[in-house]
Order: sequence, then C-alpha cells, then structure tokens
Amino acid sequence: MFVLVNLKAYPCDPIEIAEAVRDVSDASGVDIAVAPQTAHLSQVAETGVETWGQHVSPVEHGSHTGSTLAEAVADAGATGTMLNHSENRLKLADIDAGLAAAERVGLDTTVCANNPEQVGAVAALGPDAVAVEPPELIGTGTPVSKADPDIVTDAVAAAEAVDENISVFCGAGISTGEDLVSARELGAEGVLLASGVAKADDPIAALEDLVEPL
Ligand SMILES: O=C[C@H](O)COP(=O)(O)O
Repeated sequence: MFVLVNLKAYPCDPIEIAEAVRDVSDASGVDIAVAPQTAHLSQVAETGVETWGQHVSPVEHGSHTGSTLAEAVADAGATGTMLNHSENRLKLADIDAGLAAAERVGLDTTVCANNPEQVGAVAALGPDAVAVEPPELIGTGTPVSKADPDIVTDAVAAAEAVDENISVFCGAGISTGEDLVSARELGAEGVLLASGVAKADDPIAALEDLVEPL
C-alpha cells in the first residue's frame, strides 16, 4: 500500500511530519510520502522523505506569474505530484496539460476525482494513479471505505476498464490502520489522507497506527 500524507495548508510543522513519515516508512517498510506546501518542498525533501507536490500548473517555462512550475517542483526534490485535488479543481484540459508538465520532468502523477465516473474520465488521460475522494467525507474522520465502499470498488472497475496499469487510491476520512486494511480489501493500492496525521497531536503515533496492520 502507498500512503500519501497531504499537509494541505494546515498549521502543522512540515519538517516534524516529514521526519515522522520518513522514520515510520523506514521502520515499517510501507511506502509513505508527504505532500507539503510548495514553498516547503525543498526543506521537506532534504529530510530524505519521499516528497510530492500538491499540484503543478499546466504550463512550461514562460510568463506564468503565480504558477507552480513542474520543473521547480522536481528541482526542489519532489518525485511525484497530485493534480485536481477536490480543493483545487482543474478543467479537463488543464489536468491533461498538468500531466504533460509532470511527465516532462519525471514526476509520478496521481489525479484526484470525486466519484467513479470522474475516475474513468481522468484515467483516460493516462496518469500513473487516480485517487477517488468523495468531497463530503474529506476531513470528517468517517472513512470512504466504510461510509460508501461501493465508491472504491466502482472506482477500481472504472480505472481498470480504461487501463489496468493505473493504480487506484482512495481518500477522505481515513485515519486508522483498520481504514487502510478496508481500502486494500476493496481493491485500492493506496490511500490519500491529511487531517488524521497533519492535525494529530502525535504524528508519529498516528502514522504507526496507520501502518501497524499492514
Ligand atoms: O488529500 C487528502 C484528502 O482530501 C483527505 O483528507 P482527510 O484525510 O483530512 O479526510
């Protein structure tokens, strides 16, 4: 299972969490990555943790003030990026161009989608992975794998129908090892989570609980 910890814009210490993710990943053997704010990418990557961008812009070098250039994200030490998170929705053409930008610099890509229908649509653009996240469950602590398991199994089927090599992750409300096991049993190869770690009083304990049953 792949675990991507998205720090969003939460008021957490990105280095403390990066070091916790690195240490728990090393100790458990579970592939865990962290996606900090773009401005923190270099500092986070320097800890040695697997580092992802939260977004890259659908642009090349040029007159694009305020953009998140894929080259800069890769230069900062990221090895992957999300696109189209529910809190940063993109037009289909911009997802396509964002994927091209990420692939140009060798970043792994995970495109988020609200539901299985959107999973099928974005899978057709050829990302490495898709992540299904019902927006209404994000940040609730109620895991999608329990609240609506069909969303996960339908997302897996939708992606497989397009390309069986695309990995499917799920997210929203995931915070325990039991949630990860449920996600895996439903066919997900990874999970996307945020508040369960970024808002935890003890991020190391939260991460250890996540990977304990794997
Ligand atoms: O990027 C992460 C997802 O939006 C899930 O967030 P959450 O774990 O706080 O529900």
